[in-house]
Amino acid sequence: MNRVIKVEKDLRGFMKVIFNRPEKRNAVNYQLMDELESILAEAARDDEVKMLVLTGAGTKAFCSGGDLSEFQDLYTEEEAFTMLSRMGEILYTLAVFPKPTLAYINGSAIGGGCEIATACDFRLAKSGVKLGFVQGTLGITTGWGGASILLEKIPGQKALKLLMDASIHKAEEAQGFGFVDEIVGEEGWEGFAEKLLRHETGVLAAYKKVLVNKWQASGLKGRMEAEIHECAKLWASDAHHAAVRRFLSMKK
Ligand SMILES: CC[C@H](C(=O)O)C(=O)SCCNC(=O)CCNC(=O)[C@H](O)C(C)(C)COP(=O)(O)OP(=O)(O)OC[C@H]1O[C@@H](n2cnc3c(N)ncnc32)[C@H](O)[C@@H]1OP(=O)(O)O
Repeated sequence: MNRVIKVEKDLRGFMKVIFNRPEKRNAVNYQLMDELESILAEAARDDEVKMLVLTGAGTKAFCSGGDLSEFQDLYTEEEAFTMLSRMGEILYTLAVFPKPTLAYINGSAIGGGCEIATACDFRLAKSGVKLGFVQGTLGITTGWGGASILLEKIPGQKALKLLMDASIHKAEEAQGFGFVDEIVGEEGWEGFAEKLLRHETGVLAAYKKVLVNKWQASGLKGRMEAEIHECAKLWASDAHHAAVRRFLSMKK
């Protein structure tokens, strides 16, 4: 089976993790979850990797969130929770990854795609790309724990606005919310990365540990699990199933 994530190790110390389903705007399916989980485990153990850079294949999308065609068959709260909690575990692993992580948002980051970007330590975006926690338009909420992480990273008022209005913003606007750290060109993220990569892994890892310790003390994982349960309840609603049907019928 073809892999859906490409991995590129660079001698400068970063590992690029490239979601490689451009024909589906790099949507997350079960295979991508499995591959991302094992990549994170291997990269954490690899002393040659000082930083992860997550990005999308192609020029159109970083990640368009959950694969609506693959997940449309999930109907009940229990069925939804099984998938949502699986990706929620992986999102937490990404958030607490023991070395710096950077999302280079090369294209649209929609729904769970924004949750994945949120779980990274830094978010650099190409000018004009579209970002949006659109889950509300589908009758659900963030399903992988991304709202709990977002509330750790930007002011609560800004986070609630992004989540509750569920609209799509350009990268420049998202920067105003504090969600995007820098607007960069094609490889502009490398300059940002190189400022960190010049330091020892031990320094970078020690600072990340300070942040992870804070999240462990404040029960971030438990808050993500509660968030996922809320999404699973909404997943079973008629409003959600109708919204997914509308999306999939538009594409026929
Ligand atoms: C599972 C829950 C999860 C969470 O919140 O935790 C979620 O993420 S819910 C899902 C949220 N995501 C969406 O609603 C995004 C839906 N997609 C779009 O809005 C657009 O496709 C966009 C903005 C990402 C890109 O628009 P663009 O015009 O560039 O492309 P197309 O819309 O023409 O799409 C091309 C092609 O990709 C397929 N596609 C795109 N997104 C998804 C997706 N999330 N799941 C499955 N398939 C997706 C789309 O159907 C087209 O396929 P084609 O066969 O060519 O018709």
